[in-house]
Amino acid sequence: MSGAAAIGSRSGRWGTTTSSSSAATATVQPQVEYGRRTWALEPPIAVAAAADGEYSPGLLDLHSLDTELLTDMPTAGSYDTDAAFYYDVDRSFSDSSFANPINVSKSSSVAKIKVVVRKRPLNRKEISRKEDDIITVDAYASSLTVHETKLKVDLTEYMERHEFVFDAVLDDDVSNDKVYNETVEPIIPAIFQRTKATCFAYGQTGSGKTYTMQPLPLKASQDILRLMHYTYRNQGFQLFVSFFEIYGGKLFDLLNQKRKLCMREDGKQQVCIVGLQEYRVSDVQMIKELIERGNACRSTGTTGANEESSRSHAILQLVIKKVVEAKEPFRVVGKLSFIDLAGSERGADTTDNDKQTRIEGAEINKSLLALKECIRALDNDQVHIPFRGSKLTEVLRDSFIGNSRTVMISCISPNSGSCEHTLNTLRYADRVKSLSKGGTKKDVPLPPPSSNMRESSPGPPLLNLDYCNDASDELQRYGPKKIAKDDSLLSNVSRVLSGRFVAQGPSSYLSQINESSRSSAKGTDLELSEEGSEPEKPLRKSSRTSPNSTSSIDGTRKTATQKQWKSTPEVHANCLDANDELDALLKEEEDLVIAHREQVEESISILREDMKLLEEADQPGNQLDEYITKMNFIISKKAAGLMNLQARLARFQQCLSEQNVLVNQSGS
Ligand SMILES: Nc1ncnc2c1ncn2[C@@H]1O[C@H](COP(=O)(O)OP(=O)(O)OP(=O)(O)O)[C@@H](O)[C@H]1O
Repeated sequence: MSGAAAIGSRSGRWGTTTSSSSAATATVQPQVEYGRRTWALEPPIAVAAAADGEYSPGLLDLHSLDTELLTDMPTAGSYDTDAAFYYDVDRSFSDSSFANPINVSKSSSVAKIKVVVRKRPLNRKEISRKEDDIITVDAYASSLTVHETKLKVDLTEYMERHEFVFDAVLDDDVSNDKVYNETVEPIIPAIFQRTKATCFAYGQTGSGKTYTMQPLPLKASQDILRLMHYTYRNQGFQLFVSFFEIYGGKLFDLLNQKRKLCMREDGKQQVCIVGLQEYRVSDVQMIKELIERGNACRSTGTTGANEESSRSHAILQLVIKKVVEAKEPFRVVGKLSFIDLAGSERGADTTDNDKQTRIEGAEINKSLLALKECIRALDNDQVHIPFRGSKLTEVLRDSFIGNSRTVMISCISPNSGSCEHTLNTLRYADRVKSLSKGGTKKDVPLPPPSSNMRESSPGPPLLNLDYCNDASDELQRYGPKKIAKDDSLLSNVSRVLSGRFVAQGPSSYLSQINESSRSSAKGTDLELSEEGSEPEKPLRKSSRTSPNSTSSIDGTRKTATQKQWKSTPEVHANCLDANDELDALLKEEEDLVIAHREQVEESISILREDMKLLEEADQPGNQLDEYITKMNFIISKKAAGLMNLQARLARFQQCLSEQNVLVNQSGS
């Protein structure tokens, strides 16, 4: 949904406008009170549930999450061969789509991570603006090409082509049913086999995330209920639904008046969302109503609704549980989470002058980065999954451990005006895919272009870890210790300015500055070598700058943040508290602005010195060597000030690149 259209006016991310099948299940049924509202109950024939009309023990019940204790797995072999006969006579399962039973065995061959790209058609606005469709899809090859128009310095246009290959690429005429078949349907049977699956849509605002995600939960629950009814009949499975959002790092229950939730870990490090309400559901109509209710709640009380929506992640979970032994609570068998990620470009929008907006942007980017890190770890079968990188991944923790499946649907807009965002989205997806074993990364040069077509060059991936290394190098060059060094250089300079210049003569002033530079350089080198991140240099053996020379209050803080920002993204994601990171980022930004202001003031005062020196130079009898020395001194001071500022800027950019998945790439 683009622009400022109110969320309330649409059916929401998890809309209910899908198939006639939902409507077909809406029959006149007995009613029972669910909390504050009434739910229609399905005829008892639908599922084995006898106790509809209650809240589940929910996530407050730690045992309800304990999948490890659940050893008795259902067997797909119990498929009811008479099911086909029942379909048409069963009111709850009268949808014609039910006539195609799910292939249960197919699910075992489903890849752990599947990356699918969906292109939407040009919309009316784009057509009226005569925008080109710059994306060509080769569905058979599961590839697509982005034709990017660029300008040479002489303003002539040329085309750069970027080709990507994914697990599937869906063209703009592909239906939502096909999207479901390609993405979620294959993993449904696995949910009955202790699998935690996650499906999320990623892409810029207006690229079709809502349109794509809308039908999926309903279709999935329809298939789950069908499997419960036929394939796993009488095995005691129950389906539960919960729906919450993560906004600004906090959790809100969308099925309970947006009540604030908190996340806890139990003794087994299972994540529990305390207070989250889960509803036991037995027909698609109930799910539909719950989804509508959640969406309505999500839009309530928001201003600039679309922005709000874009800045929150909504998570709808379908959980299959069963009672293993009588009088025992339900235990989770499998889970399917649908995540509507906040619009990707919002995260990069850190130039907004509103601080809160920037915090949200940082949070979004952090979660996207953390999500990618978890997917990577997951696909590499790593023992340690860095789920603590963000609230989003923490919440999804149990989807990242054990038997899991992830489906990422990257939504892209076809118009030329969205080219940059589209490339960002594709690179993010490409990165996720290429991280997986046997990935199909292929943002590669195409054959030599004809006429004015230029061969594409692979741009930096959105989550280019090499970039982080570059940034780290940058930090080493202009890092905090160097700043501290420059501070000491400045203080030397000011000492010189405050009297010694006259008393000691030009050559000693110069040597002071040079000495100051040398000792500072040694200090920088030593500091870097201590952290093991810089190759050994001859200067390392030199005497170290006194700690006092860099131990200002500011310097201490900078040393701490240096460690923080120099962490690799994974370590960063693992070890640092989210709020601390944001605080540090904001503090870093404030420091940068202060330093910038000071630098401007300093420049003005240096300019005065420059002018005074020029005046002196015009005086008769002026000493040339004195003039040269003073001029050298002034230039050194200017350089020191600029280096100081540049170092701060480099560090801040490093912070941003770690917090922002896209910001540094989008400009490339
Ligand atoms: N594949 C498609 N076919 C036809 N129309 C589409 C398709 N994808 C998206 N649209 C239309 O494009 C518009 C924007 O889509 P949508 O609202 O799903 O974007 P979004 O990515 O969810 O945006 P936001 O992040 O702002 O919510 C809608 O009017 C939607 O109906």
